[in-house]
Amino acid sequence: MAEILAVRDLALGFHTETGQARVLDGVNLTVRPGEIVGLVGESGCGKTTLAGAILGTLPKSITWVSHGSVSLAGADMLAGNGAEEVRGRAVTFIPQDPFASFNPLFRIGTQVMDLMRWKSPRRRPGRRFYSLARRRADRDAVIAMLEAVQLPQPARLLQKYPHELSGGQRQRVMIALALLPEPRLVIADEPTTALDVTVQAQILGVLRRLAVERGVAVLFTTHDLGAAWEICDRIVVMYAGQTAEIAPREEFFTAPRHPYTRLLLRSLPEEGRHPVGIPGNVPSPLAPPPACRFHPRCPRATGICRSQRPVLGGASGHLYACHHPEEGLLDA
Ligand SMILES: Nc1ncnc2c1ncn2[C@@H]1O[C@H](COP(=O)(O)OP(=O)(O)OP(=O)(O)O)[C@@H](O)[C@H]1O
Repeated sequence: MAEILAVRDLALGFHTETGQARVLDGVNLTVRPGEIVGLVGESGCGKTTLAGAILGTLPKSITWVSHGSVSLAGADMLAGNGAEEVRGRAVTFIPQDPFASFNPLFRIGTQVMDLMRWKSPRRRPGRRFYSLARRRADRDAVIAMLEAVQLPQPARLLQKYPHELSGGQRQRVMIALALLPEPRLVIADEPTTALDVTVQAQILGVLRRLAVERGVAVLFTTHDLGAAWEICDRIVVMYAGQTAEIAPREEFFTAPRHPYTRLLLRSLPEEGRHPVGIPGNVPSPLAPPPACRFHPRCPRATGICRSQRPVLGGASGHLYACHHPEEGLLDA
């Protein structure tokens, strides 16, 4: 099926007081309808910046795009033509901390209906008037969606204030809010890290089921490879602003090819094995290493890794950018 999101060779950065931060350096990824793609990598690898580029929320005054494209539902999100229409309707966002997204002074219902006024799929472009008929239809859709995310007694829940909901309930409301505009793509930024493990698994399960049922694509950024295992179809690994590897879920966990992916997986705590940390740190985008940005930390690096950027290649949907890819099963 044709992809709904395509990021091609995207390179961008920020003007800072201390120089040019070259944050994304040739990022590639695609997401198809109904597919859940995980975006993983250590802190500082550029996941949030990439999400901002797709959502069109990077600070315009300091952002520069060197090359590449972001195409979402046919709109060029970098050029701005059609991007406004797409933002908030064709693409929505589930934040890490749902509490910060609610105004504590208003009931959940007031805030949800306020969102529906502008983002409802029943809204006609240019119409400011919120008719009673549309309000009723939107409220019915809200109740049905709260039921779909398995929140009991949704009408009563709408009467509550944000502090009267548990963390898990608030995150379920956020999933409902993200799906109500009937988007094509949802970007979920570590949506369950603030929750305990059992609640996390239930909420990821709800997100996955609804996305698949409704054909909504999900780009899921996370540090938590366990969560990626729970819900993703494919996983994209980023390192220092470069796409290191793209693999179907099973292959990602059993036979990754990029040395960085292997080190990431070996750094996970696992029964019967000591986790091995990755030596060194993610480089500053103010002075990134040339060619393959991972080479200073890579156990397999040779001269070519320092002088020539590896291209993303491979077969059958398993791609990696490495001059010396690993062979065989992980820990075999
Ligand atoms: N507005 C900005 N100005 C300058 N540098 C920035 C700006 N935003 C991000 N960066 C830098 O870009 C790099 C990538 O940051 P980003 O937040 O995208 O990474 P991340 O992978 O999402 O990290 P985390 O997992 O911690 O959220 C970091 O080195 C960060 O300091």
